[in-house]
Amino acid sequence: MILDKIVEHKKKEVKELKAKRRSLKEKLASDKISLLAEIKKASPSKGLIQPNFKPDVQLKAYEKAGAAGISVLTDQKFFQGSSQILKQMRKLTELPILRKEFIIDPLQVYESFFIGADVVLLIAAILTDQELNKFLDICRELKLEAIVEVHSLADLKRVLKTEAEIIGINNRDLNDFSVQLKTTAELAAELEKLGERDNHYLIAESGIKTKEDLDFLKEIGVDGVLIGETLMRAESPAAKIKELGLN
Ligand SMILES: O=P(O)(O)OC[C@@H](O)[C@@H](O)c1c[nH]c2ccccc12
Repeated sequence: MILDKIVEHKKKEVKELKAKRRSLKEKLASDKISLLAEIKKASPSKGLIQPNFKPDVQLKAYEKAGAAGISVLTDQKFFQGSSQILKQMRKLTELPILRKEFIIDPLQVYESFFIGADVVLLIAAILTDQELNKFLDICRELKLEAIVEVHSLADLKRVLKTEAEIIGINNRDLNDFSVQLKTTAELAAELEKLGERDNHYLIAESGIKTKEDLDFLKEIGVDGVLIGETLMRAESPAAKIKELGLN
């Protein structure tokens, strides 16, 4: 396959990059809730979120406030993101970086690796079982970590048949953008019931805004939270992180 040939051709670069990969799993293994802080200018549900978008300033605030990792939107059409922003962030931080993108082609997994991501998002609902398995294989080969995103019990059951180690529960329904934190509670309970909680890391994603939300999620026992809009809108992201009790 052509992609294998490219990787072969870039062997030295691949080896160097692999050796430098930063681990999100290591952070998720800690006792406290890990914060994945997101850099995003706009979204399809909210339009422009931050007109005064300064990714480098945002990153430094996240870093200083103790974020465990950074999520960077690279999708241009809906989020006004770019690979360029991720590359820029890579130069500025040693925290693990999640590439937030609608990954539907193996090429995008390789691309994520070469632009400097440590973690990719694989959304179960837009991938077949075969694609999911294949993309997870590529991740393993490149020492990339993957957050496999679920929103329903059907998604979760499919994902549990794969080698996925980090499960992201998206509280947002990507069909109508409605957000319910209880999605995390329900699916975490299912995970427990199926006896699969202990061998997975769990991240709650989307719609997290207040200290009460965090208390709710703490009760459920998630390992991490992914927060975007609340931090992008905050006058001081660092103060907001503190307020949420995440530093
Ligand atoms: O801004 P919020 O509500 O805190 O959400 C962050 C993150 O969960 C969200 O950006 C997200 C989760 N899964 C996605 C998939 C594609 C694009 C975006 C996302």
